[in-house]
Amino acid sequence: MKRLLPFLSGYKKESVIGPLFKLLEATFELIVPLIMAQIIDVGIKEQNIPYIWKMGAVLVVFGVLGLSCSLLAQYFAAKAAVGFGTGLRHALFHHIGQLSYVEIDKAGSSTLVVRMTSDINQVQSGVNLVLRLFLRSPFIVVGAMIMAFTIDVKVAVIFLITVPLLSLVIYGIMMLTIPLYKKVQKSLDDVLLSTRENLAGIRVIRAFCTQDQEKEEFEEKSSLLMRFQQRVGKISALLNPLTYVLVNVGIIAVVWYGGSAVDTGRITQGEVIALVNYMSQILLALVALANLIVSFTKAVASAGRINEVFDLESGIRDGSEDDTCRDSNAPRVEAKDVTFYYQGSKEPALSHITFTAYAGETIGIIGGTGCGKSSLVNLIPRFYDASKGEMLVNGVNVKSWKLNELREKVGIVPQKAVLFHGTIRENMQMGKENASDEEIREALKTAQALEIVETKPEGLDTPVSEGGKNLSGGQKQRLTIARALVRKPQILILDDSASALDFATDSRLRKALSEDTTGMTVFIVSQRAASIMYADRILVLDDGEIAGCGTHSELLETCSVYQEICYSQLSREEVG
Ligand SMILES: Nc1ncnc2c1ncn2[C@@H]1O[C@H](COP(=O)(O)OP(=O)(O)OP(=O)(O)O)[C@@H](O)[C@H]1O
Repeated sequence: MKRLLPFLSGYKKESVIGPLFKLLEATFELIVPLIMAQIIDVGIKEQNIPYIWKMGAVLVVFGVLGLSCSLLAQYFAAKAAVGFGTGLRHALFHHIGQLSYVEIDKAGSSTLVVRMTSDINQVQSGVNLVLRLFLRSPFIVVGAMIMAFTIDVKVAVIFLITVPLLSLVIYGIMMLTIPLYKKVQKSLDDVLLSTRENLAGIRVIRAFCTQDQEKEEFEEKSSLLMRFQQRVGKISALLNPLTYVLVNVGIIAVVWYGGSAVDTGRITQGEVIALVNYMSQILLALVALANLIVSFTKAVASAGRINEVFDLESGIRDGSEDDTCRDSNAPRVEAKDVTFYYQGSKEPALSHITFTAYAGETIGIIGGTGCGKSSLVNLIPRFYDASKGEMLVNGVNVKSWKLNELREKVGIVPQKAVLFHGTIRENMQMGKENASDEEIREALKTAQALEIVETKPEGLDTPVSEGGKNLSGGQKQRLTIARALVRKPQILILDDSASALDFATDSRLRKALSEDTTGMTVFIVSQRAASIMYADRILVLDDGEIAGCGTHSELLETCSVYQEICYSQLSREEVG
């Protein structure tokens, strides 16, 4: 939690003023029993009605002042807590944005969402409660005891016995419940993750008719959460009866001994009532303190989970090279004996890959599923770093490039077409900020996506729903290709991104790409031989290794893997 405190630094004034107002309110609360005592001892005893009215008015003023202080304390504490939460959320979002695929793969995106939302909320409300109650509750307990001692030392001894007993009961219950609260939190996490996954994959779940299985798993997780909550609830439910019994026994003792002291004239009736009030105030303050400690414990657990994310450091360090050090004669992309392992994997996803790709060339990458095609192209924009060997862009190792400069050169169309909530224009402008309508239309035309816009009445302003759910698979793929083309990158990577297109559109797309991308180095990753056979060079991958490299006709003669792929997909005439 200490590590997160800097996020409160912008709210120092609020963090001090909030608790101060709360202390002021508590002071008014501590004075009220004394006024009540005066009303009883002077007003009621002497039948002095004007005095009762006067003191009643003082009580009302104290009430109004107390309420105002409380509201102000609430305002400042909330302002500080919300500001703290917002700052923390921004910092965490920024930090997650800096992480490489390695750390995101390791953490898992679902848990990052839970930490960004529910954990930050938990810490935020912990901060709010601490600012309001951390000083107030002990102040009331100590203040009420001091007030009791100023009234009568002998009767106040009852406080000395009751308060530690009350504290012991509350402490015991907390010790039993805090570990359970941690389990509740963990279990809630599981339920949230399961909900998220189910909602994200609802179409797949329905398509595979696995609703019953998913329902069963969800019910299991949710029942576990219920059991933990019930157990916590049962133990917590003991808090009120036990503490009230203790306080009531204390009150009986105060009334009993106070009564005798009244008889001997040592204290007044009003003072006995004040002592009873102080006893009740102590109880309420201790219960509030217990709730504060429970919330604080939850906040500390959440803070730990947030810090775990802050501790994830991007394994990809920014380089310092920019375009000034570019070697204009070097290949656009070059792999020098590249081997790559995913984290935790013993088998390499890529072994000893070497190839060159020059400006204006189209490189086809083909191979069976899981042979490493996506892994290979992901090394170009440094989504991952090669474990051994070097990947170079314009003659410079990708690790030495400034990341922004490197990624500006690369337009990548991922295997899974991802569009964002907004309009088609906004999605296209992700490729190039402030791209004009003309530039967007040009890119859409090359990507065979202009018809999607032209057939919609709102044109480029056609809304795109979350994840592009209001578009077909093929439409999404063409729009993501257009998005990559808008920025006119030096290197264009199409990672199996035409798989949902019919053959005619696919072939029109390839033709348009070859005409409109002069000077660009284009990588076409595909499992379809027809999609890559006209490429200037084809890399055939087999189990992470290069099984062949050459033109279609060269490979047909020399590479058995390529022959197998071609003859299994194309007729002899098509193979040529
Ligand atoms: N994020 C990851 N973490 C660990 N292993 C991975 C990860 N992504 C892929 N792999 C593994 O690396 C190998 C190569 O995967 P890759 O996605 O590069 O294959 P691919 O040829 O693109 O397959 P496909 O054509 O099915 O998309 C596979 O064995 C896969 O299981």
